[in-house]
Amino acid sequence: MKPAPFSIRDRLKSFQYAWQGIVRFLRGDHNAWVHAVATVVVIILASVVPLTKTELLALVFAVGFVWVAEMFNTCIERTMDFISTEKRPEIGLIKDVAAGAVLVAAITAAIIGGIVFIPKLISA
Ligand SMILES: Nc1ncnc2c1ncn2[C@@H]1O[C@H](COP(=O)(O)OP(=O)(O)OP(=O)(O)O)[C@@H](O)[C@H]1O
Repeated sequence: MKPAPFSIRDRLKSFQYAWQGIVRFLRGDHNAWVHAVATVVVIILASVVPLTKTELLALVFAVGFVWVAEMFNTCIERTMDFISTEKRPEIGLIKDVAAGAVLVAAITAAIIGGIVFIPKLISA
């Protein structure tokens, strides 16, 4: 199939759909609210504790990493629920692995946050 010609209007529409996806995720996913609280805590700490550019980059990356993991997890959960509402061990496995990925991301972010903030808060 021949790809459609490049169109700025279509690219802007895609951006609009993606933005809509973020808004729908924030409105509809309770885990998003937990991440929002954690993100606000990181922003508050980052604005009161002096940070190097590298530390700031590590924190931004860690926070984004968790949000991306949670959004993909939500997509996988919703896809599974759409495919079948029956209890199936295969679906349970897929959902648990996807949730496990979020946990890995969250633990990684917590370790990064601990490495950056704990020494500074102790010496403050
Ligand atoms: N259709 C299914 N078949 C088998 N096991 C399922 C199914 N749906 C969910 N489970 C399992 O039940 C448990 C809870 O699933 P659920 O989707 O409610 O997770 P949750 O993290 O509590 O959801 P949410 O992110 O919406 O709060 C998980 O172990 C999951 O793997």
